[in-house]
Order: sequence, then structure tokens, then C-alpha cells
Amino acid sequence: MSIEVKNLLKQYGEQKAVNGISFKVNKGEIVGFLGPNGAGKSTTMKMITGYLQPDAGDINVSGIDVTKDPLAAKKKIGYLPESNALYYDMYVREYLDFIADVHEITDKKKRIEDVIQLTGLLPESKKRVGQLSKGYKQRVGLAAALLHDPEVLILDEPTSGLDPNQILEIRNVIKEQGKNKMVLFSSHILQEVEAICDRVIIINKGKLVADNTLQQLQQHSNLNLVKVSFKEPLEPEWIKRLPGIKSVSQSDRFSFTIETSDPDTVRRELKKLEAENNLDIVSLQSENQSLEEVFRTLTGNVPPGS
Ligand SMILES: Nc1ncnc2c1ncn2[C@@H]1O[C@H](COP(=O)(O)OP(=O)(O)OP(=O)(O)O)[C@@H](O)[C@H]1O
Repeated sequence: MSIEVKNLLKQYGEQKAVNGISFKVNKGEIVGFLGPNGAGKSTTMKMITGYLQPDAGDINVSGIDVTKDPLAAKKKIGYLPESNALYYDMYVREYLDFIADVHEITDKKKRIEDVIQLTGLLPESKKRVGQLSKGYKQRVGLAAALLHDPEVLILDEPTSGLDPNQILEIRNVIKEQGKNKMVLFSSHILQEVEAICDRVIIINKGKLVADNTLQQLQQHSNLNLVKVSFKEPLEPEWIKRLPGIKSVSQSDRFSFTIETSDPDTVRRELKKLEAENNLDIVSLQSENQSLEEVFRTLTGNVPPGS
């Protein structure tokens, strides 16, 4: 059970919306798909779900070649598109019943109640889809995507337009589903990705710029912070002279934040500085960049002040 994408390409006129993307998602993984507006996330997701034909490349979902057999692939995939097209005149249960028939689900009554429960739709389940708030419409879309109990969930911005409480509830549903399914979901909310993902794929202008666990991404980002405080005041020049320093900022006369690509060397040099000059370091900590900073560095929006 996996999603495997190799050298995926989609061109609109001159523009390569998706330009040679490859990655693999395995069972039990929740992967966040990030990128700035127009990076090619939705286009990639539409190709994986068989709704858009790639110009080149291979897509394999649980052993099925999606470009050759999109119908078989769709049976394995639950897809929540970005613009979630629903039938507004139908009642919630009626709509889910219709989708259940499309999937030829046998025990559909029970399954419909299960997904209504799972997505928190119960309080609004007696309404027509068109009468629901944006957040509840999104839940109907998610319920429809879960109905046939697919192995793979592809969710294009599943929490967009939801209030903070609803975001939390939907995140929990995704987390729960991720225990025995593969989940690929796109989001602009970096805290969300940090909260629920094992791994992050970042694309920019149609190209893959990162595919790592969150921890690796933050560790391997080429900027780290070392924070040091001394017992006595110190001129920043003492620190700026040390090897491996990119920049130094000062919060008071005793404390400094150092940007570096080599935190180990900087820590060592600070200890040397302390010993050789009879100084006292009262605290010394390293910090990784936040995911937001990593994202901005990788997608060309370098954080202010760097
Ligand atoms: N049908 C289309 N015809 C022409 N260009 C398109 C079409 N669909 C998408 N594009 C272009 O392809 C690029 C990628 O679009 P896509 O919707 O995949 O980006 P995205 O990463 O999902 O963006 P967002 O975060 O804003 O939803 C954009 O520049 C977009 O304008």
C-alpha cells in the first residue's frame, strides 16, 4: 500500500505547473503537502486522484497505474478537492446515500451513520447541504471522501474556511484516519502541518524543494540559532570574531542570539572563549529554525532580518 509518483509533469501552455515531481507515501503516514499559492499542489493532487491526466510521469496508487486505470484507482482513494462541489439541494444523508451508491457500498446505512459521527456532522445532518455553513459543507465533503473506507486520503486544504474549534476537530479526524490509511493533505497553515504530520513535502514553482520528516527538515535547514548568556557584559565583537557565525543580535548586554549553519562549532568556540578569557556562560542553547522559517527559506521568501 503506497502512493508513488515519479517525474510528474503538467504543463499549461508555456507554464510547467508541475515540473518533474517524485515522492512516495507509505501506509500509516500523514504527509503534509506545502507550497506557496500557485506552487502546483492542487494540480499534483488532481493527477494522483485520476482527475487530470499528466503530460509525463508515473503515478502508482496501491499497485494501480492511475493514468492507465483511473477508475480502479478512484476506488482506493478518498479525495476532498479544494473547491468541493456538492449537490446543494440534497439533504446531508441523501447526498451521502447518493455517493454510497456511486461506490456500490453494501451496508450503506451503517456506513453513512459512521461517517456522520466521525466528521461531527450529526447536529446539522437534517439540513440540506446548501443550508450548511462553509465548515459543515467541508465536513460533508470529508464524509463523502471517507464513505468507501479508502486506503488513501487526498485532502486539498481540508481545514480551509473552518473556525478554530472545527479545525481542531477535523485535524483529529485526519490524525485518527492516518493510523491505518495513507494521508496526503495540503495546507497553508504551518502549525497544522507541525501538529499532525510525520513528514512534509514542500513544492515551489512546480518543483520539489523538500521531502523530509519535520525533525530532519528543521535539523538540516542551513540556519540554526545558538542563544548564549554570560554572567558579565560582553562586547558583541568578541562573538562576531568567532568562526562559523552568520549574524549576531543582542537582547541585552549579557545575551546574544547567533545565526549559524554550524551550531556545534559555535558552541565549542563559545566554550573556548569562556575558558580563555575567564568568562562565565550562564546559559547556552541551540534552536532549530521554525517550520515557518524553513518554509520561507526554501520557497525563496527569506525571513526578514536575515
Ligand atoms: N486549468 C488551468 N489552466 C491554466 N493554468 C492553470 C490551470 N490550473 C492551474 N493552473 C496554474 O498552474 C499553477 C499551479 O496551480 P495549482 O492550483 O496547482 O497551485 P496550488 O499550489 O494548489 O495553489 P493554491 O495554494 O493557491 O491553491 C498556477 O500558476 C495556476 O495558475
